[in-house]
Amino acid sequence: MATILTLAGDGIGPEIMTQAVDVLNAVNNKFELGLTLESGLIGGVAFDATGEPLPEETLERARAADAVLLGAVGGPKWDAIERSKRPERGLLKIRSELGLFANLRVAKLYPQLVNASSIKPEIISGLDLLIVRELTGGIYFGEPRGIRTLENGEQQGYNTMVYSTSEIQRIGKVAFELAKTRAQAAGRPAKVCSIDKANVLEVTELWKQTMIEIQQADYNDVALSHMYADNACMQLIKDPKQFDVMVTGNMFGDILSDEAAMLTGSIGMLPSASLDEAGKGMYEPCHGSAPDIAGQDKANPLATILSVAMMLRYTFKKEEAAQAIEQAVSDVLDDGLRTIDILDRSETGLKQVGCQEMGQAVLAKLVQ
Ligand SMILES: NC(=O)c1ccc[n+]([C@@H]2O[C@H](COP(=O)([O-])OP(=O)(O)OC[C@H]3O[C@@H](n4cnc5c(N)ncnc54)[C@H](O)[C@@H]3O)[C@@H](O)[C@H]2O)c1
Ligand SMILES: CC(C)[C@H](C(=O)O)[C@@H](O)C(=O)O
Ligand SMILES: [Mg+2]
Repeated sequence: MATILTLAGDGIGPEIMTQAVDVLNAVNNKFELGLTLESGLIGGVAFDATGEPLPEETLERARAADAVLLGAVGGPKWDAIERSKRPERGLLKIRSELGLFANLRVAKLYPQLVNASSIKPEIISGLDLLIVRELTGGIYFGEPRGIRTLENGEQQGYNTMVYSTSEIQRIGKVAFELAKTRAQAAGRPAKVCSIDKANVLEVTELWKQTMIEIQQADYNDVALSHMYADNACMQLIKDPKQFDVMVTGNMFGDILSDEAAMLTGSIGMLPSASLDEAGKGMYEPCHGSAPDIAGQDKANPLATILSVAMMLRYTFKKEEAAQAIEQAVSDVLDDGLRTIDILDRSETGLKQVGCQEMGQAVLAKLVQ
């Protein structure tokens, strides 16, 4: 019997998690997956209850679980507390402690949403790209870091961007392997675009060089290209379909994935998987706790529900159940249901719904 630890977190976290858990329970029953669900605390709610954004108990239960499903953490309530206790530090710590170095962020446009994006339909139609973001290294974790006072009394903030060859190699391999799998499924050649700032930053010069070495040694069948991060931001808007798999470091991946989300209509559509070397994972939407809409039943739960599908695919190898969820999402979009973030007001026949109604509609498709 496998166990999933759910960590709803802050802001819209509990609302989207309620819907995702309902969907997970439904597929669990339908496909007789034998999954047991537990819940725990992370983020601001954990800090309020225990004084820590990642209580030791949560970490231990996450280690013991087969997979973790996370909502979102953070919010203005905790912005002024001591840096090491902030909700976001809890998230970084669980990623690091569980060794979740490979973050897969899928930007797939559901055809029903082609007019929900502000980008022209011909530019995004058929879009399906994967950002492979290194998640436990780079500037997010590099030392030294902090805010210090200089001799002249001025303050100075500093962080360090570091990557070692082995860290680059292991994320590179994940990207090349996934590019091959995706190419095989689609019946076309495999390609990876590595994103760096090798023109300016030594750390990404090593990144680029290491990607070239991996490709030459083991992945001659995958076309490797390189792009500077600033150009990649621009190319994602200009011609996103030129990309299949993009591989990049922690910070560039964070930025590029929010940008890519808007090609799919909304950040509320972007799921993610964060995997360790054995394929164990934590699954979460790419968006945050959305304090501006929290508690108003406005959040789009689909990114979290689609993260459940990724969990079934990557950790539990239950492809049929994963596809059933993705189909149910597609079906509710076919029915014209839209949370406000994906509502195109110029389109007729659509129905604006809240978080709960959207989640329950997906559930209804699964159990019918
Ligand atoms: N993985 C995470 O837990 C995570 C990710 C990003 C940000 N955060 C945290 O969340 C807090 C808010 O950050 P932010 O405002 O920069 O980013 P955010 O992603 O929370 O929100 C950005 C915008 O997107 C909207 N949005 C986000 N998710 C949505 C959804 N499911 N449906 C509809 N609209 C949605 C919000 O309403 C807001 O307008 C901060 O504390 C930040 O650190 C957490
Ligand atoms: C909340 C924050 C630590 C996190 C990140 O920067 O990784 C978030 O933006 C994300 O994309 O998951
Ligand atoms: Mg982010």
